[in-house]
Order: sequence, then structure tokens, then C-alpha cells
Amino acid sequence: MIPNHSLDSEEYPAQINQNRPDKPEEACGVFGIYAPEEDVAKLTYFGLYALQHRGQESAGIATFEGKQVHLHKEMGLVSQVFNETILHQMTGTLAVGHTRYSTTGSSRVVNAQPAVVDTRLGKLALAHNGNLVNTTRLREELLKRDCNLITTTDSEMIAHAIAEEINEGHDWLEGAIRAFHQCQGAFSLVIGTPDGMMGARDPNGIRPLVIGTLPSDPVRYVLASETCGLDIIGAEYLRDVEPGELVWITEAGLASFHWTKQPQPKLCIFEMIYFARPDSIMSGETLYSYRMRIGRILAAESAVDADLVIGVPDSGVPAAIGFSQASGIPYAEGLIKNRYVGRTFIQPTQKMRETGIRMKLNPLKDVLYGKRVVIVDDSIVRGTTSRKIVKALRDAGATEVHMRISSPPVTHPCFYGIDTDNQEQLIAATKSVTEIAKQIDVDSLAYLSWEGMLKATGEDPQNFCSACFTGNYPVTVPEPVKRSKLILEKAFS
Ligand SMILES: O=P(O)(O)OC[C@H]1O[C@H](OP(=O)(O)OP(=O)(O)O)[C@H](O)[C@@H]1O
Ligand SMILES: NC(=O)CC[C@H](N)C(=O)O
Ligand SMILES: [Mg+2]
Repeated sequence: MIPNHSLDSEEYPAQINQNRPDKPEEACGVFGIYAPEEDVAKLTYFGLYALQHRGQESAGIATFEGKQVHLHKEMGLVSQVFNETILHQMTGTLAVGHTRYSTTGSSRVVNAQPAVVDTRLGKLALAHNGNLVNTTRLREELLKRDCNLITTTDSEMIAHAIAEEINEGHDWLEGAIRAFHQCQGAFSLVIGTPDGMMGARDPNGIRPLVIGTLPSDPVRYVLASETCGLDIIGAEYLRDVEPGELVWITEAGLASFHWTKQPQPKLCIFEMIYFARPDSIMSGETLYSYRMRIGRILAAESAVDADLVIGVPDSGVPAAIGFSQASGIPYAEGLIKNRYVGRTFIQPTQKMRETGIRMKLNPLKDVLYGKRVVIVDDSIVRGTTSRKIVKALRDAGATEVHMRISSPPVTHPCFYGIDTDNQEQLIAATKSVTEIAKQIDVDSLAYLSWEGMLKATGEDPQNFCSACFTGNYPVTVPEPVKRSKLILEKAFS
């Protein structure tokens, strides 16, 4: 157990992390389970294992045994942070877990989650996916209330805001709800307490959070960022935590509270396009199905004459299959992914990122030689992946390379918990499609339309946040925060 981290030299304001070439596009994974009869630490470990793609910097679990909290968190992957011995010591009736990719506050162990904070009712342990946009104000308020903030994360601020309300006499639920009203931005939360576990989403439900049940009597509940976190432990998907909902899970079961009068669903569409796992259910179906469908729409919108369709593993593959089905052009595997290389390339320099891509994806010469190839990926963010891949395909003998992207151009950074880069790093923020095609050296390039992407969800397009494609941010981003990531108007025009 390592409760002893302290922050020595990092300065505040902890604005949203910016301009870090080593950052892939990720968010965080949260998990929680209330099941006194089970080994909750081990089940949380498995849940986090399934949510590893959401954050690869650090991992942590807190278990509650009455008022006692066992906490272990470290930098690294879930499999590196935990082992049998550690998990064995983490007894309890409920557990909360987190895989982190930092968005506010640096990537250091002190900032790893769950954030554990003392209150008059006992400790709370909070795991957060999302990102607040009003951290400067919130921090000032908390400091005025003499809070002992030891990290530079927004997540710790939420934990302290709840603790402050509890310490002023409110109970867990009132305290949490009062604190949520002080937070602006994206927050999907799992919060452990000695008396039960909470799950909550911000009024827009920007980040996902689902509820599952264990096949047990009495019914026990599980919370996870995605349904793949339920599948791995044999829990059944019950439903999503709704935007603006708080669920309270105790020995008595699950109670639901709608803590805000005007919830307005704005699920992040990038979760559907790229971020979440294809076997996770969102909007009533697995994302594999959604991604196949947008591949089909892409083929209809931007047909091309070619011999072969290939996908960029992993996340480009379902759309490539859909593209092939709709166009009638045969699908093949043209790039083999080394399964031991993580989701993306966490290297500090551009040169190392590029080596990372070669290490990760290797072209199949026999498949590609002499062929006119359509290559489908889910997104182009900085353009590093596409440029390298196109070169590799040509080196392998492809005679033409046509790139098709199953999302619109990413032109704006995310402030709500996916770490798309600073705007000037986003290739489509400053370049036209023709310029991008030239830069990545393809014979043709086409993106999915924004309308096509949203129509394919089968839901009201208003129910999604697509700010990274439009710049229309559903939760107002304060000017100083905007400035930390956006190209200033003058420079842009
Ligand atoms: O334009 P870029 O900045 O290079 O980023 C875009 C690439 O990054 C993502 O893949 P990633 O390798 O992160 O994960 P995946 O294996 O799940 O596809 C995405 O699917 C694109 O392939
Ligand atoms: N990507 C996320 O969801 C990160 C959660 C939180 N903002 C942090 O930086 O720790
Ligand atoms: Mg990819």
C-alpha cells in the first residue's frame, strides 16, 4: 500500500496539459464493485485490465473494509502495478479502480487515482474520467476553505469539494450533489465510501459510465466506463448511468437520484469512433457494429476504384470491413500489428513516435505488392500514423494508396477528457484535405461527413458532443483554459 505520495515541485495553475508530443489520444477508465461476498480487489483488477486502453500511465485500486481503506496505486500498466500479493492484502466489501491518462495535472504517481480524502464520515476514494474546465476557480474556493490539496489534478478537487460539504454537516449524497454543482466540464465518477459506492455523470454525460449486475443473490452491482469491463468479470450490462444521475449502491441495492434539473445528453462521439473498445455497447449496440456502418457510409460517400481494402489496426479495422462490404472491393489484412506494443506510442520525441509506428505495424508485402490499396483508419489526429503507414505501403509495392477516414477532420482540441493535442498539432486545424493528402503522400484522401457520422448513431445528433470536429463546445470553456490549447484567433486567421 502506498499512501505516502506527496507533491513537491509541480506548480499550479494546473491547466489542462498542453503541447506534449508524447501524448496519445486517451482518457481514463473507472471501475467500481460492491460485493461483500467476492474478492473485490481481484475483480477490480480484471475490470481495469479490460479498461487498460483508456489510460496507460498509472493504475490504482482502493478497497473499503468498514472505515479502513486499502489503497495501492503506481505508475504503469495494470499488470505492472498489481500482483497476487498486493491484491491479496486488499480485502473489503467494495472497491474502486482507475486507469489514468492525465489531462489536468502531470503524469506522476502523486496524481494517480483513486484520490483518497478524509471526511468526518470516513474516507472517500474517487476515480474520475473526464476533465473539469473550471479548475482555477474551484481550486481558489477550496483553498479559501483551507483544503489540503496534495495533487494538481481536477479529480482531487472534486474529492475535496465533496469532503468539504460532508464536513459542513451534509451526508454522502447531499455532499456529493452539492459538490457536483460546483464542477463544470466532464465527470464520470465512481466514489467509494465506508457506507456504499456512488456512480455519477455530469449533466451532459460526456464520458460513459455503465451499470452491471453480478449473477448473485442478492444482486450486486458493478460500475465501469465501458461494458467490456463488465464482460470480463461475468457481470451483465444493466444500463448506463444517465447524464446528471447519481446512483448509490449499498447493502440495500441501488438507489437513483437525478441531481440536476436539465440534463442534456452529449456523449463524446470520439468514444464511438475510436476511443472505446469495439466490443463495448454504446447507444444500444456494440461499437463494432457502429464502426462497420460508418465504413459503409464512407464507401458510399467517397467511392474509389481499387483492388483491396485494408484497415489500420486496431481501431480502423471495423470501418474497413464495412467499406469493403459496401464497395465490393475485397478486404484483406495488409498491416500486421505487434500485439505487444501498446495502443499507441508513448515516446517523448517525434522521431521516437515514428519508430514506434514501425515497431507496431508491419506491412504484408505479398498482399500489397502491385495492388491499388484503399486504407481505412478511424481518424487522423497529428498525421504521424498515416504518413508512416502510407510510406510503408508504397515500400511494400502498393501501386496506389487511397486513404479513407471514418470520421471528419479533427480540427479542435478536447477539453473534456480526451487528450487530443494542442490545436496547432492537429493537422486538419491548419491544412485543407488536399494539403493533408499531399503531406501524407496519398493518391486520394477522403473523410466521413459529420452528418454521416452522427446519422449512423441512429440517435438525435443533438445527443452527442462533436466539438473536436466543429469547435462547438457544449460546456463553455473559460478563456484562459481555451488559450492553453487553441490557436489564438489572430494567428489562426
Ligand atoms: O494522426 P495520429 O496523431 O498519428 O493519430 C491517429 C492514429 O492514432 C490512433 O490509433 P492508436 O495507435 O492510438 O490506437 P489503435 O491501435 O487503437 O488504433 C488512431 O486510430 C489513428 O490510427
Ligand atoms: N483522461 C481523464 O479522464 C483524466 C482524469 C483527470 N482529469 C486526470 O487528469 O487525472
Ligand atoms: Mg489507430
